[in-house]
Amino acid sequence: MTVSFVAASQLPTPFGIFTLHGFADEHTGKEHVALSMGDISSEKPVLMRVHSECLTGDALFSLRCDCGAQLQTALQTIAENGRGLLLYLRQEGRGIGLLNKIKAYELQDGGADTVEANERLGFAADLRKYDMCKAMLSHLGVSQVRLLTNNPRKVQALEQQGVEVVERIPLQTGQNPHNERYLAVKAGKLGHLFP
Ligand SMILES: Nc1nc2c(ncn2[C@@H]2O[C@H](COP(=O)(O)OP(=O)(O)OP(=O)(O)O)[C@@H](O)[C@H]2O)c(=O)[nH]1
Ligand SMILES: [Zn+2]
Repeated sequence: MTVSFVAASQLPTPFGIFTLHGFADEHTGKEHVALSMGDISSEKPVLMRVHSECLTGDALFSLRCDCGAQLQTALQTIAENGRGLLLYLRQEGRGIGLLNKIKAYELQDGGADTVEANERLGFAADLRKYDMCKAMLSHLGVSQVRLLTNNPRKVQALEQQGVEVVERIPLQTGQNPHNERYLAVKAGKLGHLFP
């Protein structure tokens, strides 16, 4: 795993001005980014979101999932806190890629749930990896985090790499009539924690 820092710039957003850090993942050829606000390299644990790419939800306003709302709420929460970090990982469709995700959506339109659709296409339910996070966090000087997620597997994956997750903060937002089944499958089959 080789992930190298390439460049950083300011990124003004409706929530505040972040710093955008760009990383090249030489193993996969993917380009990941981190958005930081405030002094994240000081000792205090950093409020952090690890967000996996979802073009449809993050950029195209899709209501099939909760990704767009989670991205917005995470950036807003970090900005309100005045200090924090969002890692935006380019692993679209839980790692199967955009076109395969559209194939999975087609199967879901025919009745399959998100896990069944992946399996029918020959993929495991979730192919994501989080090993690039360690290199990104080392570059940014972050070793302890308060993680915004409902996914306990994300907590485990970070801890396995030596990132200390001192707290898991639920990130429940964006429920709507179109994603009821999607959220139910996350809770029922993928282990997400919804109170
Ligand atoms: N294969 C597949 N991927 C999906 C589908 N819907 C959303 N995704 C992808 O799922 C990823 C987001 O993962 P989620 O399972 O929603 O949430 P999470 O990141 O595990 O957990 P949280 O931190 O609680 O949000 C993004 O990469 C989306 O592109 C789907 O129906 N099929
Ligand atoms: Zn999504």
